[in-house]
Amino acid sequence: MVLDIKDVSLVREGNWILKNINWTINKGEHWVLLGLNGAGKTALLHMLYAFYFPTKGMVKVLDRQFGKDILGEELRQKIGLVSSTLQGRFYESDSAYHVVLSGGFASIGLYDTPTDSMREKAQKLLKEMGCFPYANRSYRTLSQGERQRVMIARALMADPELLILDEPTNGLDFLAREGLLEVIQHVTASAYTPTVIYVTHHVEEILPIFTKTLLLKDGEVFSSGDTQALISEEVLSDFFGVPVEVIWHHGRPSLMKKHP
Ligand SMILES: Nc1ncnc2c1ncn2[C@@H]1O[C@H](COP(=O)(O)OP(=O)(O)OP(=O)(O)O)[C@@H](O)[C@H]1O
Repeated sequence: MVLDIKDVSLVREGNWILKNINWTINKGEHWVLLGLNGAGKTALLHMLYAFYFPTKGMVKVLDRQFGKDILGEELRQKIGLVSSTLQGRFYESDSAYHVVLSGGFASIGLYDTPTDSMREKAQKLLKEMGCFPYANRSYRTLSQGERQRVMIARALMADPELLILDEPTNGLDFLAREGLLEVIQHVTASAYTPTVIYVTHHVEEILPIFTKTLLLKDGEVFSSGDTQALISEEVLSDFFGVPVEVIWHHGRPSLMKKHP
């Protein structure tokens, strides 16, 4: 099992920001975590990444139970996290290639000498993610869409067992978003891909590979299960609290507010 969360609640500064969360992820499943602003997505991710400890309930990530097993760094090395909070930490002089290589050491910056096989792997990932043309450019000069591709390649360098993509299309225009989603669909479908959790506000970003969805609302699980069943007019109208129309096209949903 990749993730097993039972009756988990979290208090921060006197507020219950997660309430009675239950979530199980089995190997081979790819999940979307969908919620509006303030739903508690980041808080839940921080818990999976062992930054937060649950106030109540049981959290088991990659067979390590919080409170019982040693956590922190050891667990984080098995989780690839792609999040905008990481981006600002890279140095001006780091090339995209160096950023990817540093993922093999789980470091920000390259302090150790990469082996030949690490270099080969980094180049392969850069090619797969479509980053090869700008591999030697400074990371800081890349566009947001280019940076996100580099960050995913970096996360895959360490062969994570779980890959978390936290709102990876933030700040991207339509073409950059669709380009990134194409790459994510391609990479996620490959044999060596770990379990992926894709966190988003946008129903339109649910790719066919994400066959499971968890809807998070006001710190609680609104519903979870098969994407096809959950991403429906009935469920989402209830979830958003306004009548919506869902249109599926080539395995991807789009959402529109219904007008009376
Ligand atoms: N450390 C904290 N102390 C107090 N309240 C917090 C803390 N962290 C988060 N919250 C509150 O918990 C709620 C959930 O926040 P969280 O950032 O997890 O939501 P989110 O779903 O990630 O939202 P967004 O999509 O806008 O990033 C919010 O109301 C937020 O203000």
